[in-house]
Amino acid sequence: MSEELNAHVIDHPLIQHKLTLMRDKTTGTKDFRELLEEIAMLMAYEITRDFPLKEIEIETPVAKCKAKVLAGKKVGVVPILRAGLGMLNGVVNMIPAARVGHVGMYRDPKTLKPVEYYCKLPNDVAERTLIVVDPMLATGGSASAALSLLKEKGAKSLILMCLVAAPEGIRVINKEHPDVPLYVAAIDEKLNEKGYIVPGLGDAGDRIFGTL
Ligand SMILES: O=P(O)(O)OC[C@H]1O[C@H](OP(=O)(O)OP(=O)(O)O)[C@H](O)[C@@H]1O
Ligand SMILES: O=c1cc[nH]c(=O)[nH]1
Ligand SMILES: [Mg+2]
Repeated sequence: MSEELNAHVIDHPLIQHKLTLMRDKTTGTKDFRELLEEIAMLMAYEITRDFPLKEIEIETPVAKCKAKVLAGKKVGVVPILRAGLGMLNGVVNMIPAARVGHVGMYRDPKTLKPVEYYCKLPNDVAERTLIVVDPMLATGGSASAALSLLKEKGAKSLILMCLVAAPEGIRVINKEHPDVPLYVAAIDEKLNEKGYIVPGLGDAGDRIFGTL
């Protein structure tokens, strides 16, 4: 029996095309960064598709009318440092009023366990829907630890948005955070012995910031 991975795959052709360019090892830092921002914008457009609306009354230059505006919770965006920063502007371009929190997490290269080193959040996280962004979901350790930290700080409504995920990482999020909807642009094959996603795109942080 095939196992069910609970993730929304946003397979819009524009996203898939841009992701292929990002995967290519000959793509340099400038293009990699721009592509990630563009994809994040397109993904934000898709994940907000079901956000609730309400009707208000306005007056256009021509007539009074009822028109729709967003009705749900206010939004916060939380990039997981460093690589999550590469998705921040794309989301904020779509949701300009969003507050931004930062969670610093790096993965110990030997143990592959996440190490937290920074956390600064808006003071009203409990009243917001937080979109947590990180391009890579590998073992799932970093994203799971970030979600746990945000819950400890009072967050009640969370969405996780990643670019590329390994099945291992999706399983961890499904198990440890079944309440958190997960959106990805692609589910790759597996992790290699160093915990890198295969085929993946390499180290996202290093490719965004040119620290290879
Ligand atoms: O699912 P995991 O196995 O935890 O791996 C994924 C994490 O690894 C990368 O961060 P990295 O540790 O390279 O830090 P960086 O963003 O500073 O480069 C990536 O951006 C994720 O945060
Ligand atoms: O493939 C991977 C795995 C973890 N972090 C990355 O940046 N890439
Ligand atoms: Mg990295």
